[in-house]
Amino acid sequence: MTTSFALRRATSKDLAAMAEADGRAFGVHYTDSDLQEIESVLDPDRFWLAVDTDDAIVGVTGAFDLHVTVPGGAVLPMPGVTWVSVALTHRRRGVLRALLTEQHREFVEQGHALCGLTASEGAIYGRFGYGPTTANRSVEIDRRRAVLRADLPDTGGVRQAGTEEVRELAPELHRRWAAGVPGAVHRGPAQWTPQLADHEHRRGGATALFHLVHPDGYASYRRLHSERAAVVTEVVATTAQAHRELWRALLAMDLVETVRCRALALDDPLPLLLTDPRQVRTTGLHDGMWTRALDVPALLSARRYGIEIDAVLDVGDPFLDRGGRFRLRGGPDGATCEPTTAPADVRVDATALGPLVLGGQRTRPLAGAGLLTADDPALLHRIDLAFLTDRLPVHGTEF
Ligand SMILES: CC(=O)SCCNC(=O)CCNC(=O)[C@H](O)C(C)(C)COP(=O)(O)OP(=O)(O)OC[C@H]1O[C@@H](n2cnc3c(N)ncnc32)[C@H](O)[C@@H]1OP(=O)(O)O
Repeated sequence: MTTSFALRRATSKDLAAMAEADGRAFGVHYTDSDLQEIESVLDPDRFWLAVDTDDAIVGVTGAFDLHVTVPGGAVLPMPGVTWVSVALTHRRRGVLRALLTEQHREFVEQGHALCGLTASEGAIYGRFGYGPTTANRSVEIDRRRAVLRADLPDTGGVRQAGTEEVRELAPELHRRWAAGVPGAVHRGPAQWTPQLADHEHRRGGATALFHLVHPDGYASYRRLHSERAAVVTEVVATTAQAHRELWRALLAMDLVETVRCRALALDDPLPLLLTDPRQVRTTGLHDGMWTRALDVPALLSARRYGIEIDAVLDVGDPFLDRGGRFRLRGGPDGATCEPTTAPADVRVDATALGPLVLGGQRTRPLAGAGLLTADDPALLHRIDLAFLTDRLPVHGTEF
């Protein structure tokens, strides 16, 4: 079946209809106050619409103006693709592909090195060159049996704080945290507003947020009385001490049997703080942020590398045709990357490049999946060591 639709940029007049389209796709009825918030955080200039012959919306894609930290500490602008939906009546007729083609053409024109998204389903975005880059696990902790090791000094410094105080303190703490974490998405007003608005329909039957603050971090949680549980929504700590003391406080909640957290990094030290690491029980694993390279030389030269590396990468990018051969010369102090006609040492699929650059995938699984190949195993090992990061990337903010 052919369907005619046209693409156009959104305007502020489209916001209510866009919200309706989004609500239908995700099963949400937005209230008037939701709409007011949407108007305050969405920039319609960054949205593309597919419209039918009556100018009714049949597809939407947008982008937040985000920034992300890459290994070594550089912070790059990163469009965060969001609000993607196509009307039930127009699915599987190429509307999404047309919208993403236009949107990504514009990202390239704007000179971005990479873009990112958090995906509703895992099968959608690989074909557009995105690969899963950060991962989280859901954990459940039997609070009464989770005891911090006796040799860890209780250095205190944690106190409870109300939302208004957290509104003041958290952005600076989050900035400090994001500066040191690969993959961290820096929050602007468009991310803080919904975060602290704490809408009832996003609480899953639990209370509004409670907060703990420390000079070097903060944590937020809810109580779910029906299950005698506490649900930790985030722990942001810029030092090991803040991380430990925030968790000490979170695990001190009498009347709570279970502490849950949906977004624990896979290398979070929490289990190792406990006398019994097994008390941090994994109940789910999820991909977090997906990324794709838009400008390979700009992206590869922005990060630092664990060891000196000199290699020619051949990047395959059927969706955007931003691939080709590039010579990377990098090390702990900096890197250059330029197009070259020299023969390739390594072939990399576009879906592997974003995850590799941000430290979210190592070469062995990528090679095992046929997404990265090198004729010389010793070079593959050097590439692994060069791209390895001292901690796994964490995006930290859904968008
Ligand atoms: C970043 C975010 O916002 S994530 C949110 C994504 N949105 C949703 O999940 C809302 C509900 N779903 C939808 O609105 C739609 O199904 C969409 C947006 C996912 C897909 O829109 P469509 O217009 O149907 O996609 P389109 O026809 O352009 O398909 C492009 C390709 O993706 C494939 N595809 C599309 N959706 C899916 C899916 N959910 N699962 C697997 N493959 C998919 C199509 O088969 C097609 O493959 P091809 O290129 O090999 O032919």
